[in-house]
Amino acid sequence: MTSIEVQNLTKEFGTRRAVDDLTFTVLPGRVTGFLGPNGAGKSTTMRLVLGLDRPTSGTATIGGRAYGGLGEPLRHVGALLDAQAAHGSRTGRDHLRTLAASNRIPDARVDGLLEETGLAPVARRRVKTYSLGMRQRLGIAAALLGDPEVVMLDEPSNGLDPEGIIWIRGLLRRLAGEGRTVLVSSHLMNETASFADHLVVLGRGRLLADTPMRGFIHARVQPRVRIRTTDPTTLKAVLTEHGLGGVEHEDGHWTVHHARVDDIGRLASAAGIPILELTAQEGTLEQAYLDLTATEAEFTAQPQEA
Ligand SMILES: Nc1ncnc2c1ncn2[C@@H]1O[C@H](COP(=O)(O)OP(=O)(O)OP(=O)(O)O)[C@@H](O)[C@H]1O
Repeated sequence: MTSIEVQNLTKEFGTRRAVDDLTFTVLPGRVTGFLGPNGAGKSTTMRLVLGLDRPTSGTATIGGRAYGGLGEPLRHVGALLDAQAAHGSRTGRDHLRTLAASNRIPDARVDGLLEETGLAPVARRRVKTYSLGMRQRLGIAAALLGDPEVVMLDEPSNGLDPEGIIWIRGLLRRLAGEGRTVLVSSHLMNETASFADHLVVLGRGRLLADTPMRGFIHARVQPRVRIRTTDPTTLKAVLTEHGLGGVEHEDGHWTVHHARVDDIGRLASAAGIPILELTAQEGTLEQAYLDLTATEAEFTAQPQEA
């Protein structure tokens, strides 16, 4: 199967280095989430992989070949970069048929994809009348037209309704399950956590992480325990006695940081503390991501003056 290989890739726009000596490989059979703050270089990297920009140095290849060297590229790589790219005066169906014709893809595939992406009812309307979500679906249909082994989508959930977001999650999982190489950029951490197996994270054009998603979260977010009791005084004393930091919240529940639920359960039981609620709190991708990028964000919010 086909990987995306990025090797010592650098792209400068004038004096600005958008991509800085980047090396990573996107492997088949899994969904790789492509993360990073605004301006980190994600879109530029995708454009370089697609041959839409020339690297200043280094290489970006697909299965060992430059995009420009792939015959009938839609059959190898499907990409959604800019949902506004379709010609507004064409109908959605004609847009796909034109793309199909130039890559010797049968028309029947167009109608199948219009169904699959939920666009069949609006297929004969002009693209300029489409909503953002409809354009997004059209871009995804175009990306899948050639049944490609490699799929790259820049912010695919953008503008999609809740049903569309669930649909794209299932689609990405299916594409990876079929052994395809799937690279998806997003700013939506909950979304990314719902479909990604692996993460590539950029900051200021550099590689910050290239790691399985679960490991990324576990390495950065300490486990916490949520607990509620009718006897907070004893709970506090027991936590203090064992050197554990507990934080009481307004609604009466406590968070115990750097703690495992089994340990807190045993301590509470031994001290005879009545428990109303006891839960392990999993770290989220958002917490892990913010931890990593806190020092990297190009545009961090400035503290407001009082
Ligand atoms: N054509 C261009 N000319 C000059 N600078 C550019 C050009 N394209 C991108 N840049 C700059 O390169 C840097 C990386 O931009 P890029 O769009 O790749 O980031 P990104 O990670 O996709 O950001 P976002 O999450 O906001 O989409 C930014 O500083 C951007 O201003």
